[in-house]
Amino acid sequence: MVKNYNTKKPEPTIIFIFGGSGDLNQRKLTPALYNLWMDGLMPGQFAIVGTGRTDYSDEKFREHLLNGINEFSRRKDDQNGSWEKFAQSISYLRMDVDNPADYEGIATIISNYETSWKVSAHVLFYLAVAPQLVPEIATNLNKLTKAKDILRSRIVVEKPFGHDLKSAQELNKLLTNLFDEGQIYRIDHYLGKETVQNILALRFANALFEPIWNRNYIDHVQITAAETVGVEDRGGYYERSGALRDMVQNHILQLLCMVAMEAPVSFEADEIRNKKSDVLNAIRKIKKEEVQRYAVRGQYSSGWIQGQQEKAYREEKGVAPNSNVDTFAAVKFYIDNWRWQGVPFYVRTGKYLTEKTTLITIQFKEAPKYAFPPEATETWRANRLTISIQPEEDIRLLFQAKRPGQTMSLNPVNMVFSYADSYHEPQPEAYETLLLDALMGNPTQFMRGDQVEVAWEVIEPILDTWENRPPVDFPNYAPGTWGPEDAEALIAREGRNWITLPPKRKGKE
Ligand SMILES: NC(=O)C1=CN([C@@H]2O[C@H](COP(=O)(O)OP(=O)(O)OC[C@H]3O[C@@H](n4cnc5c(N)ncnc54)[C@H](OP(=O)(O)O)[C@@H]3O)[C@@H](O)[C@H]2O)C=CC1
Ligand SMILES: O=C1O[C@H](COP(=O)(O)O)[C@@H](O)[C@H](O)[C@H]1O
Repeated sequence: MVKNYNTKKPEPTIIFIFGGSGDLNQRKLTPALYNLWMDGLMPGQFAIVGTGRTDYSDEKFREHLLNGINEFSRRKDDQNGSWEKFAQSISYLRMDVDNPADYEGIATIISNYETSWKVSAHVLFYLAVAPQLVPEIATNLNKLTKAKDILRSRIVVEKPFGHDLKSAQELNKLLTNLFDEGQIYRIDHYLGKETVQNILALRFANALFEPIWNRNYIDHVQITAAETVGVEDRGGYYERSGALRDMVQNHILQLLCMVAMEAPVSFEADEIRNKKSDVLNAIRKIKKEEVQRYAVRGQYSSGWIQGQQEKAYREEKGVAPNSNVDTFAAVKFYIDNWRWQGVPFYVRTGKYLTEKTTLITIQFKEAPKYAFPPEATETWRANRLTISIQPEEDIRLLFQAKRPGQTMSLNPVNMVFSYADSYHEPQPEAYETLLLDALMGNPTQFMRGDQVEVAWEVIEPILDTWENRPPVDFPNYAPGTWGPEDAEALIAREGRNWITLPPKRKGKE
């Protein structure tokens, strides 16, 4: 569906946030809703109800959320009464999701708002809870919506969607038995990032790139999603996850789809999702015996990063002292289709790496004949398009240029599109975009059930192999580095190297 929300507002909606007392709501969801409201994009009539077992009064709950606004939101409390006005629509429902009787409270709240608004409201259930709670909540919500004739409901399910292929299939089966696929919004917040959405504009609103966007001109593609933080206080969660599950199965494979998909014929949700599914289905399944050649895992030791001494992963709270969980993963994928045959896609992600950066690099092939004298060039590394997703937000085309002067001296230069230079209006955060989509009933940038399952299929051979063959060398990288040496070897043995920083920050290449 084409997005044009300039003139249209979402219908009156009651938003229930399961996990209302949790970190995600304080850090991302309420700030996103607040910013949508400040931008005049929330429904004319809306209510936000946080749920949890914590004993909050409405007042205390609002205070807790205001702290989140002041710490994490792009807009802080303006001290002009905006927050107070917005917060009038926020309340808290204390409930245990495992207790069916507690769901009655939801029905009462809906009925009260509908009576007061004199409309039949849409209801958005946002499940910001651990994945093991999702089946219980979904089952109870289904009973509730049927019993109380709540017709217009949508359910947003946070990641991780399942723990492996089998559990994702089971969860999909359960959810699609309880709700129509059109009501289910499986969120991947990377898809809400402006710079990610812009990949479609770059590729399909310009005729310039498409003719060379294929195996004839592209040598390889790289995707790096590096973080400078460790697992923070999420050791318990991470022990069941690891970098491959936490980042590759979802965010990185979605980025790969944006780079590799065929041109959609429309922006209808299913058209975009079909094109992405085609990519996921074409990714070569790595055989278990090949995993060592295609994938590298790492785990951080103790060490120094950004002037701070940090614990090893195995010393983090909630982590087993002999844990074999990966905090770094690098994989080489191939996409076996007409466009991408033979082009490697190298991806990597990790905690406590040298810098926070998410970068996509399209490395084009070298010029077929280089007639310039060897002394003319400092480096051959040009012919490159770099899409910086975050924190830099730009697109750079690196190409060879002649340095002014009487000698033929070449060096790579950049043609740059920078968001900050081109646009001065503030950018919405990913969760703002996706929450607005969910309120408007637009699932385009959410994952369909089949996509999630194929993504699990893609990584499962690696997961299985890693789980069955414990690493001998963990921990194998220090904080502040780019991960284990084997990750360098994965790409270096093919005569390539990881591209780290956009040249702007490094100076001239
Ligand atoms: N935090 C983040 O930055 C991100 C989180 N996510 C995902 O979002 C989800 C939530 O994460 P996060 O907010 O960090 O987790 P938290 O542990 O901070 O919050 C968990 C929430 O679940 C509630 N909860 C747990 N058990 C029950 C129960 N029996 N009945 C009612 N409520 C219950 C807790 O409420 P209470 O304690 O009051 O009972 C709390 O509000 C996870 O799936 C996570 O993977 C995804 C991306 C980023
Ligand atoms: O989903 C997750 O993403 C974050 C990284 O998100 P970003 O928007 O800051 O790049 C990651 O830290 C976390 O482990 C993972 O669960």
